[in-house]
Amino acid sequence: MAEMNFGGVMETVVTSHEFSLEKAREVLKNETIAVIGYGIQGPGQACNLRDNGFNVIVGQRQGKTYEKCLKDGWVPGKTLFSIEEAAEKGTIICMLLSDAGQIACWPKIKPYLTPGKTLYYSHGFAINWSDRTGVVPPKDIDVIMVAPKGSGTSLRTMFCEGRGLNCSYAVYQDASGKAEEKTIAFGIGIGAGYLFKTTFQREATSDLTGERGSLMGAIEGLLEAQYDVLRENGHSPSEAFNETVEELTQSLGPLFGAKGMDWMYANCSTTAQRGALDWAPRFREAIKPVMEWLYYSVKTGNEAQISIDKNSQADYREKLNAELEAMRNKEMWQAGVTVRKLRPENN
Ligand SMILES: NC(=O)c1ccc[n+]([C@@H]2O[C@H](COP(=O)([O-])OP(=O)(O)OC[C@H]3O[C@@H](n4cnc5c(N)ncnc54)[C@H](O)[C@@H]3O)[C@@H](O)[C@H]2O)c1
Ligand SMILES: CC(C)(O)[C@@H](O)C(=O)O
Ligand SMILES: [Mg+2]
Ligand SMILES: [Mg+2]
Repeated sequence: MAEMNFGGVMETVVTSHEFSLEKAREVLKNETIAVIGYGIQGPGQACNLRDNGFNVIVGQRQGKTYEKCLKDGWVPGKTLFSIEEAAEKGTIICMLLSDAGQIACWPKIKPYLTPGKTLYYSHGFAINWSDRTGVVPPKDIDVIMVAPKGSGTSLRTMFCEGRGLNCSYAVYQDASGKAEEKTIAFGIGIGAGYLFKTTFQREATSDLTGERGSLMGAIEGLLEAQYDVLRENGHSPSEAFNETVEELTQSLGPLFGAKGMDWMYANCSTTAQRGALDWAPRFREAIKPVMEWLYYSVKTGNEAQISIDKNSQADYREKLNAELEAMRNKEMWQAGVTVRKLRPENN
């Protein structure tokens, strides 16, 4: 554990300097890690753990995703099983089904959660909203979480590039007395950048806020609003897209990602700095009430319930895909397809 100063607030975090991969392997050497579900997080975590030398099996129902398991080198009967078989063989049962799928599959998994086993999550959802999900684990098992702060796709690509994705971690039940050590070992095993401590409640509420807010929902809304205003005022798609998205992802985003917001500002004109400094508080003021509304909707369980209701429907995937297709087909994002083609590295 390392004590670090985060903008004046001291926090305890874990990196592979304090907790090496060798130690993680030692802690989990007798465990069979059963990754249940092979959507987005499943492949990232399962492949990273396998490459790091852990004993991993996958549980996935038949269908398109099962084919992906085969392509990734999981072997039927050896390292690839049905959900029930994997839950039976595993000692750490990793619930990496979709959050709605976890509710549907809970009756299948629960009988295999025998004393001494560990139930692992990458989200606080199932446990924090147990009144809505019906997930109440037996008392004599460990219940732990490592929640990657990014897509499972990035977890894998960053691992392959020798980098790491930050993760939060939490222990909900410690029946073995060793749950925290196991959790940290798991986080190091999946290739965390650094690990920070949370609770299932705080992870669930911050995660749903972040993805509906600045990470996905708010950013999409902001970008589309600006693009629309530029187009309504006679600017071409090229100009509107470059001024809204391309410059952000290709030039300015990487600058503030690398050295902070003030560094990005310092590398723009004084004209830009003056105007952006004036407009930032106006945006903050306009957006803060929506953020407060969002946080309230998350905290009260409203957002979780919407997700449960919608994503438990038989055709949830088709419906989500139809909405993504509508997004893809908007002029703005189609303009992006052409802009990306024109990047010198792509043509
Ligand atoms: N997607 C991410 O990058 C990400 C990031 C951090 C945390 N998480 C969390 O990780 C967990 C897994 O998320 P995901 O996005 O990888 O899931 P996902 O939506 O990609 O689904 C994962 C798997 O669930 C299976 N599934 C869904 N419903 C099922 C059902 N009724 N019966 C059997 N299988 C079913 C699908 O076939 C798929 O293999 C969730 O708790 C999520 O909140 C995800
Ligand atoms: C990748 C995200 C948005 O951080 C995750 O929370 C998810 O639900 O996919
Ligand atoms: Mg999430
Ligand atoms: Mg998230």
